[in-house]
Amino acid sequence: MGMATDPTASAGQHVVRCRGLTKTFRSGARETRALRGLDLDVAPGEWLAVMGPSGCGKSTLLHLLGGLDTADGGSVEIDGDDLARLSEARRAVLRRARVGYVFQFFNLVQDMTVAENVELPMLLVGSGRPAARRRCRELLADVGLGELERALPSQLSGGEQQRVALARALANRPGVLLADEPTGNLDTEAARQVLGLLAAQHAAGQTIIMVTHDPRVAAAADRLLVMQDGRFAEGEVLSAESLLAGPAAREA
Ligand SMILES: Nc1ncnc2c1ncn2[C@@H]1O[C@H](COP(=O)(O)OP(=O)(O)OP(=O)(O)O)[C@@H](O)[C@H]1O
Repeated sequence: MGMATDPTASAGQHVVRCRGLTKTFRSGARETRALRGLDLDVAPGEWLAVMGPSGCGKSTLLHLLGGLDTADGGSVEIDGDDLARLSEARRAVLRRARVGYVFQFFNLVQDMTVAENVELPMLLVGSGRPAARRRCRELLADVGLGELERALPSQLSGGEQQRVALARALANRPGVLLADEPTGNLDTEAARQVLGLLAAQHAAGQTIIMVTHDPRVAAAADRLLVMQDGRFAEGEVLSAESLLAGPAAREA
């Protein structure tokens, strides 16, 4: 399988579109240019993997796409809406309903049950309790955790917690699912299960942007982009096979 590596390669309409995105963090005299004019297009239904060295700006990018932080310059559009032009109220709706977020360390609410965690984003956007209950049951069945809906997160394994986090992220049927190293804190078997669930979502048409350090995880995606110094590296053609073979084989 060959992978296109042009960050703006997809034609037609886009679920996500970034142009000239910049973000600089300042603490005292220290300045970190986390994003330096990044361009990106993601087509509906696409599964994009993002790799790159530690500190190259991967998490910062996902935070901006998810409305968890704001850019200094450039633009982010989700389904054609420029995030910088949204009111704070509409940005809150975007965070809660139009994007879904899965984090490396799950970030479940510890004193809420599994079901309460999954229902929360639906109740926050005004779904009625019966509808939230129904959808929660469906989502937990999809991730294979129907039996655990009354458990607390601390009673679950890491893999189970990440499956709950995935159900929660999908609750409001987001246009794009953002996953920041979703398998980074899991053992091999749990990682395989989470990757299988992402693949099932992809097969059902879900757009996914996934940051990972694991080439085997990246190889499951449709397209891989490599980030370097706050931008996508262009012109580097990577296939799934060469990715799995490692850097030495790629140079040969
Ligand atoms: N809130 C912040 N305040 C100051 N600097 C920050 C902040 N968030 C990120 N940075 C810096 O911005 C740069 C990009 O960070 P980011 O977390 O996006 O990288 P990353 O590619 O996700 O790294 P990793 O693979 O280690 O998670 C880093 O140098 C980081 O130290």
